[in-house]
Amino acid sequence: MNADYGAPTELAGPLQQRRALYQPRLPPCLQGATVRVEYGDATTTIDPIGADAVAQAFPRTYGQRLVTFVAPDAGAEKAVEERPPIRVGVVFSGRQSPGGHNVVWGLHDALKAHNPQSTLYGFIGGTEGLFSNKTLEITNDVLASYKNQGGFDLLGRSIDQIRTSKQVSAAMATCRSLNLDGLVIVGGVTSNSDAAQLAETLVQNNCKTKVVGVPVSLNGDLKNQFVETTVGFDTVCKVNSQLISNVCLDAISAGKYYYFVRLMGRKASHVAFECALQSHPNMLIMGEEVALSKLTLMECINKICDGVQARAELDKYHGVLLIPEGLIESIPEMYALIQEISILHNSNVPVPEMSSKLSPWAAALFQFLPPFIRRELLLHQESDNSAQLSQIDTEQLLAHLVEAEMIKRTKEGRYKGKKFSSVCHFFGYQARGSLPSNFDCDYAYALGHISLHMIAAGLTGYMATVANLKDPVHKWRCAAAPLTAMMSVKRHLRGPGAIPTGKPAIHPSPIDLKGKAYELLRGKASSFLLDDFYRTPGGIQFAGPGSDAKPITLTIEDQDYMGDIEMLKLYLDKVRTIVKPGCSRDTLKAAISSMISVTDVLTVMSHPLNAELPLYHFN
Ligand SMILES: O=P(O)(O)OC[C@H]1O[C@](O)(CO)[C@@H](O)[C@@H]1O
Repeated sequence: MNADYGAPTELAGPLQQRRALYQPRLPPCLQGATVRVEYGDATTTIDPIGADAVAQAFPRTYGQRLVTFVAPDAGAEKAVEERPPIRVGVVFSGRQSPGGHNVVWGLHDALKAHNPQSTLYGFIGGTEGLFSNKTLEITNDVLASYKNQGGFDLLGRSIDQIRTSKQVSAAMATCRSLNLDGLVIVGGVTSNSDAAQLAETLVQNNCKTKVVGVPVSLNGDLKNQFVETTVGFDTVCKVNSQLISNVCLDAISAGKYYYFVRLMGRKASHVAFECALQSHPNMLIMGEEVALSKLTLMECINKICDGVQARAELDKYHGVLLIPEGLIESIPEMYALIQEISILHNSNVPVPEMSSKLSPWAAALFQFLPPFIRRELLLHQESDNSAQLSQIDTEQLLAHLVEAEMIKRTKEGRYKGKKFSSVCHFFGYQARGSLPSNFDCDYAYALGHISLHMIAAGLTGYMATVANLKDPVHKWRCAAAPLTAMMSVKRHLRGPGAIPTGKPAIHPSPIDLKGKAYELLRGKASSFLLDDFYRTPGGIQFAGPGSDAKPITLTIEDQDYMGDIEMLKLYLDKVRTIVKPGCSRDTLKAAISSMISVTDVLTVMSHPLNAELPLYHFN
């Protein structure tokens, strides 16, 4: 145990202290000390073509059954004497994400309710602590100042990897030496892929420790038919949306800068997408769209410049543009360059020699890029072999190239507006350590409970899951899904002839370009570009109206009207600023029709919510 770990409560601010008192809500099935475990169908994988490869790689843990947890029948709960104490370890394997502490808290509470003699060990310093058996016994006192708090500082984190045979053997040795019944691995796609591999290895080596994964990642990219969202995504999107909307109002006030805002989230654009729905910036350059249309870097630049030019025609010289950090890898020629660099890294080519070892076309592209981007592209890679996306200033690259293109258009007489000026931001680490929203507090605490019930039920190689998250907590459905069921195998060709290559893994899910949320955003793209319908969501609400708000992308896919509700609120907010209370319905209608399209007016007028807003009720 490391006595240095623990935040000093006497230094906590008032909100921090109040948040520590928030009691997360639990769905009914988790409110007792035990649950009834119901077994469903055996699973295959979400990737039918890769199923054989997954089955071969996971001979002992592939094909396990789905499991749901329900409240035990009245009087059917086992007495505490019949529930032997359990020994569990928990490790923060992935990157910090708001709500992570509540997984540990929920696990602790469920463990002690199961049998007060049970023990929970936290591994200090993440996976490094797991490998070197460095633990902190988690007690109520230890948890006190971390309940509902951001960060992962209760235990810390290190490399998000339990993969090499040395790492796996070290983890197994720790499980054996602590005589663990269960090991809970907290993280995103990479950590949960590693959890599956560790579970398989432990079974093959007759190690009794059950391995359970918990979906915690700000990226929101661990999403599939079993997992609706990850812990931390909601909070991070809310914090970033507030910052973006502040920047939007700053932009429109001075009318002189374009703000280029890059957002964390790795390869998939979920964070940027959700933030766009919450704050309505002028442009969002989504990696998934760029990859689908195979847009080159210069095509992306021209698209932005066309937007700048269209706004200049309306005498607007400001704007806000969102860029997911993974965009750089979605641009085909940049992806190919990054792949070449990755091969050089894997072949241990020293960094200073790399540029001379690139293929001729990659070398030409590399030389075209500004020096700061060249340096960033060569940084050592992440544990999944991708570039260090958080360290690549893509927003600065785009701003730099857009400026050059606008100067060129001016010289050629194609642009006659004022000079283009930009300011760049990276909203990443600022949001990652935020106090978690009520949703993330509740979700993480529930997942902690589920993890304990999974271990008690002897499940290994599973992920704790909750379904119906868009509904109130009392309607949440608690379950466990085999990690192998979420795996797929990368392949080179598309279609039936595709040959799976590479190791099975849980891969990040991209934005669904056929989904309702995307359809809504696309439908509003030209209005967002030109009309400056900025939306101000404000800071995270912890009490009162708004404190139960969920991510728009989580709720929208299930509610036909959600997009309209969002748009209606936006229009009404805007109208409120220009129409005096008590004005006639005709004035109100005229104001609205001057601001939005006829279709939008019809949508607004026919919307059921219209009847619920008496002040602005019009027909
Ligand atoms: O803390 P680090 O190692 O800089 O990690 C940054 C990465 O972690 C994440 O925040 C979460 O996966 C990514 O969005 C980002 O690229």
